Amino acid sequence: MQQTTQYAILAEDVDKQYKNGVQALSGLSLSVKRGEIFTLLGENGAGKSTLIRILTTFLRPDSGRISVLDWDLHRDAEKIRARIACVSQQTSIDTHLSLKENMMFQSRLYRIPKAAAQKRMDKLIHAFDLIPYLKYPVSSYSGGIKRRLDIALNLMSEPEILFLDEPTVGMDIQSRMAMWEMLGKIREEFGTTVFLTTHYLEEADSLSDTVCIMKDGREAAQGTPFELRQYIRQDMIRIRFSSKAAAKDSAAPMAGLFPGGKVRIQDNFCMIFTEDIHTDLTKANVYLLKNKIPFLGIEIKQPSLDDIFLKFTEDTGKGSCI
Ligand SMILES: Nc1ncnc2c1ncn2[C@@H]1O[C@H](COP(=O)(O)OP(=O)(O)OP(=O)(O)O)[C@@H](O)[C@H]1O
Repeated sequence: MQQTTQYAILAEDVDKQYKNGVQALSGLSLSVKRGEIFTLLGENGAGKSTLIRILTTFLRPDSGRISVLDWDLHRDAEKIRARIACVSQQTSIDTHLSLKENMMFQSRLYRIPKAAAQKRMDKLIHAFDLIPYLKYPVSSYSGGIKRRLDIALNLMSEPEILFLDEPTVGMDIQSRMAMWEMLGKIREEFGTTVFLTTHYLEEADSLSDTVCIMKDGREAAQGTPFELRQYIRQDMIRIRFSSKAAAKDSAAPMAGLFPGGKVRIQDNFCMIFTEDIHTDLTKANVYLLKNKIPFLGIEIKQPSLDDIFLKFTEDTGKGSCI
């Protein structure tokens, strides 16, 4: 008998090398709890899509242990496939069919009895605010509404895990916010585990129960957004300059001044990560005033997920899991 654990996904020491020799995954480990929103963050080429393709059974890893919904990925790929859904960049919508026809067509693919499919469809249309669009042809929908419909289609089969590869890429802010609300509803109202990749850090921060930061084919850090902030246990001194060039000019001597800290430039700010905020704040102030460096302001700042992401992805070497 199948034993049920709290984990929707467990991956341990996963490697994947493509035929051209690119090592896309290199000793990756992560765990996703049932019913949570799990976000994979990483720069281009970090291996996010490769991992999604492996977890959704389209690609075989070279080595490592993976279980999805407590099934072994190698042995039970078909069972896993029947219980998950994956929303890719290309929608699976047929623009010749109406919104409801699209949904009922999907239900026939999964052999869902008509009455149950109708009930499920009504619930999804209602939950995802698709009612106003019923009267319009699907071909006239905006990209954001098409994406919303596509997710609803994928939920017709009641998957236990929904994978989304960059669900908000290219969307305007309003559509993105509607999508965030939708992903929250998928967790709250449908109890589905959501596994998504994104480039948007504020999205990961506001939406996720767990964030995994990926770098060079492995996890650099994993935890709740709060834990990730705690993990670096560092505050930041942020100095504002009139321009990025002015910030850059001041950064080199600053780096020498704070050998234990990390100095970096973001727009017209010079940021200093520090473990001794008060000593270093005084030191920075004295340095700026003594050397008559024109700056517009200096403040202590809690690092955002954005800052943490940059810190983890800039650092080299083996990362850590919280
Ligand atoms: N089919 C393939 N054949 C060969 N190399 C590949 C293939 N797919 C991806 N790669 C390479 O594997 C590495 C990881 O790619 P992957 O697409 O998984 O990263 P990603 O984090 O999803 O990046 P992005 O955000 O740009 O999609 C990259 O160096 C990429 O060029």
